[in-house]
Amino acid sequence: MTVLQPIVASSPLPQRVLLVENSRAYVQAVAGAIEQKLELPVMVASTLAEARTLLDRHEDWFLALTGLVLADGDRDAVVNCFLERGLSTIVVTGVYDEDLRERMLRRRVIDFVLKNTPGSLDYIVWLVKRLERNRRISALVVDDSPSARQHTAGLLETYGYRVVQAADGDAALHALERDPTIRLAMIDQEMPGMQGVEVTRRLRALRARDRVAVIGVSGSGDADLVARFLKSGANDFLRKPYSREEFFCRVSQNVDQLELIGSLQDLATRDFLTGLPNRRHFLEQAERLVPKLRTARRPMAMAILDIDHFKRINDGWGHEAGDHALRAVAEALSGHAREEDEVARFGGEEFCLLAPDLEGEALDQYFDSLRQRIEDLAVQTPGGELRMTVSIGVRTAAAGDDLHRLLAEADRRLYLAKAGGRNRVVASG
Ligand SMILES: Nc1nc2c(ncn2[C@@H]2O[C@H](COP(=O)(O)OP(=O)(O)OP(=O)(O)O)[C@@H](O)[C@H]2O)c(=O)[nH]1
Repeated sequence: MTVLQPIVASSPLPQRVLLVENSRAYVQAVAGAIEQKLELPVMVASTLAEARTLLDRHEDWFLALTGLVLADGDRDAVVNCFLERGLSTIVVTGVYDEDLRERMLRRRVIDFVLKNTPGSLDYIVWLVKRLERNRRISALVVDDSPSARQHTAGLLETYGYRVVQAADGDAALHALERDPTIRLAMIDQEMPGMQGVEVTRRLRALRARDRVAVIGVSGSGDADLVARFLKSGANDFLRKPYSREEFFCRVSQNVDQLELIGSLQDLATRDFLTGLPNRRHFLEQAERLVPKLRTARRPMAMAILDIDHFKRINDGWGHEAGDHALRAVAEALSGHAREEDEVARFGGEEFCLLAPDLEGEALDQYFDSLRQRIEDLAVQTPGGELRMTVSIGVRTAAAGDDLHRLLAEADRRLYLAKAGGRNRVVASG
């Protein structure tokens, strides 16, 4: 099955946000925005003592957002309380003091946000969302200098990224081939052997711009270097020495853009209601897959599956319950499909499945157990438990079958399954 899902970490990541703030109005605004827009649980403390109690009571902490002036502590004492526990910390304060701000940022506080400035609430929500997502992204740091590499890696880790380090171009390309979760590469130019521009060029041959963002890095004064990086496929460039804030802005902007491309691709290839690949995407994949399987002389089956009397479900249970039913069928279909299958919502209440390497009894069993799986579904709706059946038409590819014929024949057999009484699979005739 085509993998369109974002990469998901194997164990659940901590989600809980601690908001330490004594202004009730501000608590409401920030906690409300984080809970509603990001769906992260927020716990609120107005003193350091309360914050400590909460931290001791729960384990799954992701982030602390804290003011600097509390009844039982201020400034460094507040920040220490969270940093000492290794908790990612953002300072949100009305106190503007440049020295304090610099000191906090040096201490690995993620950011120092001035509250009550225009756009600060939106910025906080964006920042928390970025940090939350960063935890599922691996960043590759390529630099031959261990200290420079460690410095960049440390910054990326502060912002939540998982970091993979490489001391030269070959190791970088090798790491990229092995690890599909790498979505960002920071590549230094000055390295013995393969230089950064060349690493970038070769990396692009392995991963397109919609998969990995590349940021070239150099301390050289060479005026042409930026253009050489960009022409070789880099998305951006950072000149050393850079400030921590510039680093974070450029990295975040590039990762944001990558995600935007991903969501646009999703919109174009995925069915909005069920999350399954849509008809267009299915046809594009099948156009490639069918001739490939035929050349390899591998058997393949095309199935079209249609929910029985779906109009009655809509009319009797309401359109929303109908949507629930469609999602449940989509889930059952995805759960049933094997890695090598292609599935899609073809439109309306019709789904499609292209399954290689199935013949004879195995094929009959495969589709009948899918039919049964859907018959066994009990969809919970506000109006009660909804049950349904499907009819399935299956065409096993014969010599000379192209995609068009496979679909037409599967559709004809679907019609036979409906005419024969529904809730059945027709794979011949
Ligand atoms: N809830 C919901 N209904 C949809 C959606 N897309 C199409 N439909 C409905 O699906 C129904 C399809 O009904 P028909 O094609 O007449 O067939 P049927 O009732 O499924 O009956 P048979 O296929 O003959 O068993 C129509 O009522 C459409 O409005 C959708 O996204 N959500």
